[in-house]
Amino acid sequence: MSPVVSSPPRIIRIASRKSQLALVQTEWVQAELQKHFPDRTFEVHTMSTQGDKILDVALAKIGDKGLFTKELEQGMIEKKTDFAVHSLKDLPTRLPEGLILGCVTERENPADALVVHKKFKDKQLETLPEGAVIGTSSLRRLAQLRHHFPHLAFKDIRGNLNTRLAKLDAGEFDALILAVAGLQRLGMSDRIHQVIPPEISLHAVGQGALGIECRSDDPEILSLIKVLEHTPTAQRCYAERAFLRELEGGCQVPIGVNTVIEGEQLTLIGVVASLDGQKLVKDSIAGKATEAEQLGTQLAQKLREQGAAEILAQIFAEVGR
Ligand SMILES: NCc1[nH]cc(CCC(=O)O)c1CC(=O)O
Repeated sequence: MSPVVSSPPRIIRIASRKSQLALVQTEWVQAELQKHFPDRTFEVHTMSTQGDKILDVALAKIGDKGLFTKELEQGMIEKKTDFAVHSLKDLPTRLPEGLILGCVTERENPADALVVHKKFKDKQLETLPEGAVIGTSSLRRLAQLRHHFPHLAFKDIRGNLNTRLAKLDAGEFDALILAVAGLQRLGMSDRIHQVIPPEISLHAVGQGALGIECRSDDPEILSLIKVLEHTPTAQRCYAERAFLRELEGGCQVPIGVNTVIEGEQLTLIGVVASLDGQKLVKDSIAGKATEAEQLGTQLAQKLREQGAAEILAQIFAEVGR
């Protein structure tokens, strides 16, 4: 008999927001980890974030980085929880000291979707009538859609997916723009009326992927969560996040992206748009997928030379950082 008495393995505490989408995502991560590590115990700890509490102010006006993540991060820093599951697009590109993005999971379709009121079930984005009211809280969607469809009317909408869909059905809006991924994860794919192609609107950085954030000095957690990493998604998202970071945009800036990996090559397309949809600076870059972050940074520099900095300065002067 060995004289060494080992302590039982620690219980792993997962931090999550309380929204239905957040819980579906977190419970997926919990179930996957449980399959890989059947002897470990994973507990979910839910909390509300500022973004869940302030529902009567436009996102662009609150505009604070980390609106949906700060409380979860504080819990990890205080060691009340071990890692947090986020929609990667809600996670700022710069993380607090001591925390890192430890894992990026396989992405769902990252595109946006048009969801319509039933009176427009025979219409597409291209055929909606003059003045049709489109609900979105995203400056990125607003700017790009205004560019292509200046005859449509755009109105801010807040609240979780179910709240938004209820407002649409009640007739407050004629259509909404929502992420395909969120609708799919909540089992509401039947509400996707049209998937918006990248030629019309580029998606948000990190859209459709989950990001798992943890303490940088916790190798045990880092190695546990790494089993869920999907390398091509991670490379694409690292390129996208480097692009956004270099442009110093938070989540509430009209910046869109698209990425493709073919063989060893990653192609990144990026756009910076003015809020009125008048100015649009768009370009692309391709290179080795293993050098994803450099590609993102380089594309940001390219766009800045083409006028992106002026567009962003104008927006920050209007709505604040
Ligand atoms: N900002 C809210 C948010 N954060 C993540 C998703 C959808 C899922 C995803 O993009 O991974 C949504 C809803 C939406 O944009 O329609």
